[in-house]
Amino acid sequence: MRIKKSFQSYPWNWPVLGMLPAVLMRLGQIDDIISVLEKNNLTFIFRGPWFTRLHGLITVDPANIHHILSSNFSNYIKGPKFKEYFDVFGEGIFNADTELWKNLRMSSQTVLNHQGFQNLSMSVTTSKLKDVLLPLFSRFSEDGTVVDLQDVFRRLMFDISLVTITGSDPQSLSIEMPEVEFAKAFDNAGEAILFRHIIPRFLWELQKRMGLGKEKKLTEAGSTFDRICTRYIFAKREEKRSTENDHDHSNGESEDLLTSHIKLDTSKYQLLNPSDDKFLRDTIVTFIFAGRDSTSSALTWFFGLLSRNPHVEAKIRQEIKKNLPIAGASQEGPWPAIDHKEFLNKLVYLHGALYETMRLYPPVPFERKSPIKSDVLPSGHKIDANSHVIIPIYALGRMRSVWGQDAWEFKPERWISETGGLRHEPSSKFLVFNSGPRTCLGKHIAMTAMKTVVVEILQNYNIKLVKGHKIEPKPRLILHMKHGLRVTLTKRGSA
Ligand code: HEM
Repeated sequence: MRIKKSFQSYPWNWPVLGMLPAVLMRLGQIDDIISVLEKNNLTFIFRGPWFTRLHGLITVDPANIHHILSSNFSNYIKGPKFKEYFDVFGEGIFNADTELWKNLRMSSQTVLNHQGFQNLSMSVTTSKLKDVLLPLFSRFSEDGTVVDLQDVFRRLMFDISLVTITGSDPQSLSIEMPEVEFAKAFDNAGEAILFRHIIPRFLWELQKRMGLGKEKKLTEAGSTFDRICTRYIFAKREEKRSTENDHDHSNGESEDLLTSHIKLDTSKYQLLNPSDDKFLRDTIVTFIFAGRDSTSSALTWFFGLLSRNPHVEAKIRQEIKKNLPIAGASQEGPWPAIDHKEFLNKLVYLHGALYETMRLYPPVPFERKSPIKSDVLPSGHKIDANSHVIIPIYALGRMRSVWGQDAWEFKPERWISETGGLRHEPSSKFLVFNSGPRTCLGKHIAMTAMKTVVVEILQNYNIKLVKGHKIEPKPRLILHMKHGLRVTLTKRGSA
């Protein structure tokens, strides 16, 4: 009864299609949408009033998803509307389509796969853990302080992202937990973009013109991005000039993303212009947006789920203990990079637990596309040109017809194959890192960072959820926890 009432009472005819993603993230609604999707063979069409010509389709059917994101990829773009909503990120890869996207994709792939970047990412993550997070935890555990792990992980990932992207450390994770202007600008931008999805377009456009409300904050965030990125870019160009005469410092051992972009080989990427500060500014903000909150969201949900599933935590600890390269090595660290990588590769159960976390709580909760030409999907549904396709990733992970009757249960074992390895699931079913040519470029970096963080924390601390603390999702562009994740810490061995 409840399902029917709340679902049908929703104004599906409201002529503001942009609001749909926000609806899809509202948990009361999403539960209803999940059951409607199950009843409608995983796909349904929605229509706006005739005068709006706005309509589209919601699907969690893996065959449709494969068609949209892979086999008929060139027909499904993000489209001009997406770019308008996310305009503060400029011409970065998230907003780009067609030829510009291809250039950005190829160059970003080269930079992220570069050994120098991977080394930097690994060394920054380990040193942030050893030098900042663990000492901080030690202090919190001694004082019995209640810690919001969501805040801690957001700060940790902001600092790691910024160092690997620009070479500068904002030190937002420290005992003072300072408010950092640059980080705050990302929060304000995210809030305003979400708001754009919720209120009618003419309203936010009016607010933007008049400099009011969230639009005012978004404009200010854009100016903060411009100002701070200009500083980083200037410093990096200076650094490059001063080292050019000595010898090549960037010998491949360790290189941040901004340096690599300043040095891009333009003969390979003709639409990109590394001498243009705007190109570099858009690259910096896009990559911070891509890496910071997605990874911290997954870590937060992971520890949230562990607090309710002590048997999973015990199994992860056991796996870590069994595979440690040298007994006690993690206490001493840092390990040689190769050993560390091999060690992490052996943590199959932990990998499964992280995947299982993101299946239930995908950091990016929905995907949307717009077809250039009309098309017929494998399910038989017709989709018009310039309409909208929405794929609620959060709902996809909970569909019983896709994942089985136990779809709502947290079961890392689901990811373990008969031979003890990681079970492969097609990305059209496990869409957490997207699928097809636009698959997330940071997947391996994120998985490595998350495993490293989890190992360090579980090796050294016991974490206890504060009594009565409620764990609930919060509808945002990234799936946060509404009330944070409030815990206390006890040093292992000292309890
Ligand atoms: C748990 C962590 C992460 C998750 C769940 C995640 C998820 C995703 C998803 C769903 C997309 C597609 C978004 C869209 O279609 O608009 C995406 C794209 C992307 N991600 Fe990630 N991401 C994560 C971490 C990272 C990190 C750490 C980086 C960078 C180091 C990164 C870089 C990118 C880039 C550059 C794209 C754009 C790809 C393209 O459009 O071709 N991601 N990611």
